[in-house]
Amino acid sequence: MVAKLLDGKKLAMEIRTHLKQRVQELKQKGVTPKLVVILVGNDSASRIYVRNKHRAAQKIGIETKDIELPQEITENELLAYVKKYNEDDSVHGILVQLPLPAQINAEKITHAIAPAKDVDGFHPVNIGHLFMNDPHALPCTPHGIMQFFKKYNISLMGKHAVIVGRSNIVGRPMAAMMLNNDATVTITHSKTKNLSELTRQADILIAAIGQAEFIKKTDVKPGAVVIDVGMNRNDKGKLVGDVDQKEVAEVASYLTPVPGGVGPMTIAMLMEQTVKFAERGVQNVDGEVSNG
Ligand SMILES: Nc1nc(=O)c2c([nH]1)NC[C@@H]1CN(c3ccc(C(=O)N[C@@H](CCC(=O)O)C(=O)O)cc3)C=[N+]21
Repeated sequence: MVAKLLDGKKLAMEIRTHLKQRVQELKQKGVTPKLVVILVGNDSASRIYVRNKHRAAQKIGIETKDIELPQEITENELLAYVKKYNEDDSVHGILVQLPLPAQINAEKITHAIAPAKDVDGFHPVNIGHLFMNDPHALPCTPHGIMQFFKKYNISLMGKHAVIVGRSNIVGRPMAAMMLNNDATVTITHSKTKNLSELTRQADILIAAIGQAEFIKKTDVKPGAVVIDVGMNRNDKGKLVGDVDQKEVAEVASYLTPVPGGVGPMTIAMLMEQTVKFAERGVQNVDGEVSNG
């Protein structure tokens, strides 16, 4: 079998085209969706994400404001920025780029963002709603992965989904979303025994480990759908995933490439959520009942 590649770049572009329409409708009602991105320090990889986000937003008509803060900033100073944009009614979404410098408690910052403006879906209130199958805001990377299943008619019902990685950003919310869509979900992690035995049972395998080319051909059931969430730089500075793409393409039915797979979808979902939050604001102004 040769895997069909799930093209995230193309799907993200399709989604952006739809979003452009929704933004135009909002603008006719006098509302421009606005996203504030806060970046602390000089991490060069982080800067690339910020630039990509900015570019995507511009194409759709979303207004973005980038706040660049020094590496040495204190927790209270950063909290003051979050508070300022929580209270600014022209701002619909706030994103604080992770990771943060060691002197700042990232959890404290995440908790300070108003849940209604939490475009990352990282706030415990939003995570709680997601786990109770009543999502208000969805973490962008797993939400982007769900779009592949929808687009390619990959049903999750009764399927065994195995997730490698238990981070708050990917593994855990991914598990909740797949469970909400009737999959049988196994979460594995660094302490899991006989990992390969479990991954080989997966109808759908999510690799979110953070180690270059960790998942090999022998870890994958023939015909499985394999999602590669990895973003690792190899010795040559090239971007590689958590899946040995060359090998695994020989056994999987579907595979997301790196780059051009999950990454662009993450950004598309960030844009989608910003627009959704802006639309909620308009509903409230109109006095309609908001169910979203
Ligand atoms: N609060 C917060 N929210 C995040 O969503 C968040 C974060 N912090 N910190 C860092 C990670 C990482 N992340 C990426 C998003 C898109 C690409 C992306 O677009 N990648 C492209 C191009 C990559 C390249 O070539 O450099 C691709 O995979 O094709 C990558 C990485 C969001 N993150």
